Amino acid sequence: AAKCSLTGQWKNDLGSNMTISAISEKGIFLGAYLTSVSATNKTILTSPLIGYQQLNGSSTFGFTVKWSFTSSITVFTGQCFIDETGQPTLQTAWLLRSESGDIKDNWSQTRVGYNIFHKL
Ligand SMILES: CC(=O)N1C(=O)N[C@@H]2[C@H](CCCCC(=O)O)SC[C@@H]21
Repeated sequence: AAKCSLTGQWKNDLGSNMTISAISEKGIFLGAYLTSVSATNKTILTSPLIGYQQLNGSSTFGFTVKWSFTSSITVFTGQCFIDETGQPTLQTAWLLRSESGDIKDNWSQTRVGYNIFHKL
């Protein structure tokens, strides 16, 4: 598939939205993530993200979201594709790490999932 840039506004099927800035010459980007769902009952707020995209013609990336309304962190990794209909698509996998009050609960504090984003 043709490579595609992460810059711009994206949404996923959960209704979450993210905006990604210009990619620096080192492949670094910043952005903001507004999740539509949460594993907590906290009021959801926009959260900052930072990441890298490979620039050598490939479009693999990774980024971290530091949730502003709870003490968890999510890391995303994936690739940007132009799909068969010509639509830019982010195929991602993610890990959501929740903060554990007790090391005995550590085993249950990492959720994993997969998700596809399309350009808004
Ligand atoms: C793309 C995707 O699947 N997700 C999405 O858009 N929102 C949820 C999670 C939101 C976590 C909020 C903070 C918390 O509940 O601790 S990160 C993975 C998942």
